[in-house]
Amino acid sequence: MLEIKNLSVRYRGGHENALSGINLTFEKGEFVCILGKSGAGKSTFIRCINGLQKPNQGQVSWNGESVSNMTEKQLLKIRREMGMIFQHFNLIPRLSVLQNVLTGMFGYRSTYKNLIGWFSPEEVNRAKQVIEDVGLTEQIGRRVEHLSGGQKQRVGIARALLQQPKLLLGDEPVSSLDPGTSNHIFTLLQEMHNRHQLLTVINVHDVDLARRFATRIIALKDGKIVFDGSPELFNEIEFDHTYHNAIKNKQHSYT
Ligand SMILES: Nc1ncnc2c1ncn2[C@@H]1O[C@H](COP(=O)(O)OP(=O)(O)OP(=O)(O)O)[C@@H](O)[C@H]1O
Repeated sequence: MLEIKNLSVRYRGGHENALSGINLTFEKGEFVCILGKSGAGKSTFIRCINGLQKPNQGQVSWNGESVSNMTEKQLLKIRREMGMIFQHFNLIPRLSVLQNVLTGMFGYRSTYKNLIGWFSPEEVNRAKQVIEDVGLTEQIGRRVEHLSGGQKQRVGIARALLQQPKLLLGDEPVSSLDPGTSNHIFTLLQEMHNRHQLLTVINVHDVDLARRFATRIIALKDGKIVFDGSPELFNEIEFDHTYHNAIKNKQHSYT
């Protein structure tokens, strides 16, 4: 359903490619964690999937449609199917939990309705349901600026779920959170992933989280794939190869 063919990105002024010749196919039901050192290309990869970044070469296809060649209008439509959660939550601090979650409906509504902030009772009820799903019913009327980091990320997840996405993307969604809270957020993501039968693709720095929750790990190094496989196979040798230069003469056939 998500196909990436020969994807390469070089930023203007960059001397190296941020991504080089990436070929991957993802299916519904996969919970994919992307690993790699800082600067390996993880964010660029996620941004290419939802069309925020145009590749220099190659393309991303979502259910047979080429995201990389879409106009802004087409992208707005296809992004309804792609929920996104962010490292710094991207919430509106002075608005309540409910109001922030309702912004997840914006891609489905007219600009006018969004401007006046009117939501139908059905939309509000659906928002209340996803807020309950992420365990925030008691906080529903609170301004998000008064919530903890973990609670804010739950709001981010609820907002993404309100879109009824088929693909859930995460760009370092737990990097600002402590280990215990990160674990809770990943448990929630896994629950939502299973309940809604999603394809989930998340960048993460914490290798242990990836090993515990992912059904598939992809490791990037210098914009290239250096590992693609099940978490059990991501052993110390793969770890060293991804994060250090300790392993020499290792043959890889992923690129
Ligand atoms: N807007 C930009 N303009 C120029 N170069 C960029 C831009 N964004 C990223 N890069 C470069 O592209 C490469 C990949 O960056 P990217 O942010 O995708 O890596 P990352 O693995 O997500 O890193 P991190 O874990 O630190 O977020 C890096 O060398 C980075 O400096």
